Amino acid sequence: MTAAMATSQRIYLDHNATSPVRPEVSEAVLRALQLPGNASSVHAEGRLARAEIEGAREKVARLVGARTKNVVFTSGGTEAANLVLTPGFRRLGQAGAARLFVGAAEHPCVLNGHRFPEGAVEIIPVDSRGILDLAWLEAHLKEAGEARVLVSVQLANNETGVRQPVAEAARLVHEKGGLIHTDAVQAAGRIPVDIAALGVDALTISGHKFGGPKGSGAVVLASDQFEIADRLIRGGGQEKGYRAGTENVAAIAGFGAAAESALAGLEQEAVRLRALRDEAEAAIRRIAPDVLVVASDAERLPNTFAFAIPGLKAETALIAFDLAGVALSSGSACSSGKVKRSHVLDAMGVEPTLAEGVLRVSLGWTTTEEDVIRFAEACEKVVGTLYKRRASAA
Ligand SMILES: Cc1ncc(COP(=O)(O)O)c(C=O)c1O
Repeated sequence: MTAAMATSQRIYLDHNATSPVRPEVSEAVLRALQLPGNASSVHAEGRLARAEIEGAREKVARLVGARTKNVVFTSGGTEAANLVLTPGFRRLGQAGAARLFVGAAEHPCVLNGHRFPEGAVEIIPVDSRGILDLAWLEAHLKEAGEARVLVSVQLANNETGVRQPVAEAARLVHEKGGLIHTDAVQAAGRIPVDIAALGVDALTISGHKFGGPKGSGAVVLASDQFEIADRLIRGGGQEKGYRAGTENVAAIAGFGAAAESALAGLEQEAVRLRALRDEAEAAIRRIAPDVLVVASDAERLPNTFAFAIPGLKAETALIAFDLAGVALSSGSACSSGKVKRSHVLDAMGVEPTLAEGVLRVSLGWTTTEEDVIRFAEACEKVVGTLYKRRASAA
C-alpha cells in the first residue's frame, strides 16, 4: 500500500498509536533537513540550526505551560520517561531510603523501562474505571516515614483514554516532600496541559502522538528540584548535558510545528473529536447492544474509546476491520504489534475473556464525519458476522 492510498481510502482510527504527520510538520522537517549546520557550531549555518531548535523549544514549552529553558528534547516519550525516572530514583536513593510508587495502568516505558533495584517499584492500584486509588497513595506516603519518595502517574491512559487525578496526587506527594512525574504523552496536544496547574515536578511528552515526527519527545521540568544528575546518554554538552549527541534538528523542528498547531486548535479540536467519538460510540452501542464501552463513566480523553463485545476476539476483529479498510488497535500495540493481554484492563478487573476482545478506537486531526460513518459500516459487517455465528450456534 502506498502512503497516498493509506490516507485516501482507509479510515485511520489509531491516533493513540501514532498520529499522521501534519502538513505544516512535513514542511518544517524538510526546511530543517536542508540546513547544513550543526547547532553547536558558532558559524551562521550553525546558528540557523540552533534557531530552529530554540524556536521549537519555545513552541513545545507553550504547549505545556512551561518555561522554555526547562524543555529537554529526547527521541520520544520512552526515552523521556527513562531519563526522568532512572536517574531520578537513583538520586533519591543516594540520600537514604527511597520509595518509588507507580500507577498500575502506566505505559510500559514507565512500568518496565528502568533499571530500578529488584522489588523497588510499588504499584498504586486503580479502580474498575482505571482511576488511581488516591487513598492508597496517601496511606502509603504516610507509611513511608522518612524515606524519600518518587511517584509516577500518567495524565491519560493510552488504551482507554481515562484521565488521572494528577494534580491531587501531586498535592499529596508534595505534602510528603516527595517528587512526582507525569507521563503526559497521550494528553499533550489533545487536552490543555499546564505543568504549573498540575503541580508536578516533571512531565514527559511525545511529538508523534499529535502529528509530529516519530522519534521526537521531551522531558519538561517544573524547576531544578528534579535533579537528573546521572544522565542516560553521555558525551557532548547538548541539551545542557541532559542528553548528549548532535541534535536531530529536523525532528525537533517538526515537533515544534506540531506543538504549535495542536495548541492553536486545542479547544475546538477537543469539541470536534468528542462529538465524533460520541457518534462512533453510539453507533457501536446501536449495532451491538451487549457492547461494553470501557470506563465510559470516567473522564476520558475526547478522542478515545475502547470497547468489547462478548465473543468478539480482538485478534480476528482487528483483521476483519483492517480488511474493511479501518485501522484500529487492541490493548497496547506500542512495542510488539502483537495482541497480548492488557495489564491496564487486568488492573481494572475487566473479566479476562472480555478483556481479550477489547478494541481501541482513537481519533485525531485527520478524522472526519465520513470516517465515523465508514467505521459504523465496518462495525455492521464485523459484528453482523459475529451475531450470525452466534445465532446459528444457538
Ligand atoms: C502513555 C504513553 N507513554 C509513553 C509512550 C511512549 O512514547 P514514544 O512512542 O514516544 O516512545 C506511549 C506510546 O504509546 C504512551 O502511550
